[in-house]
Amino acid sequence: MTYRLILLRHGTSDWNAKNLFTGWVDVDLNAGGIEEAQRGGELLRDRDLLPDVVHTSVLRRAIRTANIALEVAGRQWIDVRRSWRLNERHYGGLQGKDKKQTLEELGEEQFMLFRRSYDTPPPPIERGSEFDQAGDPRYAGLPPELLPATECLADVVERMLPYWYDAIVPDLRAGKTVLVTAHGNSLRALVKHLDNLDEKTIVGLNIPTGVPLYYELDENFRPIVKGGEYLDPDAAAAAIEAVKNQGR
Ligand SMILES: O=C(O)[C@H](O)COP(=O)(O)O
Repeated sequence: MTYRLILLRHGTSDWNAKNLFTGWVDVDLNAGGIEEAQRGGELLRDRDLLPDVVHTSVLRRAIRTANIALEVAGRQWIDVRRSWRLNERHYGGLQGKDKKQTLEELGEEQFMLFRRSYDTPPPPIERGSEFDQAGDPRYAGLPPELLPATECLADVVERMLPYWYDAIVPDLRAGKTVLVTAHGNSLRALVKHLDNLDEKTIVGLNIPTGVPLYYELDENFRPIVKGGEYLDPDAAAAAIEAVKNQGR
């Protein structure tokens, strides 16, 4: 028995286009992101990888990407589950800041430490400041100690994995084709787990916007092909370069 899992990072957002750190700020897709989501749906349809259930974060760029892709694939009727545990990494005090300007201010080493190191979080966001999520009704049910003020990737792995085991794996085990529509860093956390990547290797891994990544998993929910398969490898390579070059 093997299992079918598809990971899809949301299409480009307004703030990706403006080169701003986004994190938990609830920014919408831009026109390019809508097109990416449509293309993502076409790829699923054309490869006959039709999801039975979709898991998304609670952020609109992921929700809309899932809705658009599923509509194109004719699967808008499937079961939906959402969790804050699939949200983008909380970018702390960098949320809302310009990536290029931040690179200039901090220098390459510190900028990349905050952006890609496994265990160095950016400084925490000030509670009540413009891009803080305290008071956002979608997190009202969260115990306050779980609402992050900043996160490094290790923190994302820690808060994402319970959702993987408790919500996604049971759907896979039931034989469903599962679509997870989430974010650059929450998907990096999941890929780190799936491919069993060490803390150094994950630093160099970027997830492209809008290109479905298909994993066939074995009986232990581990990839049969490490790294999975991008359904459009050329588009994935181009989008990975674009992510790498943010801030430059
Ligand atoms: O939150 C953000 O700014 C992006 O979604 C991910 O950004 P990164 O590639 O700079 O980590």
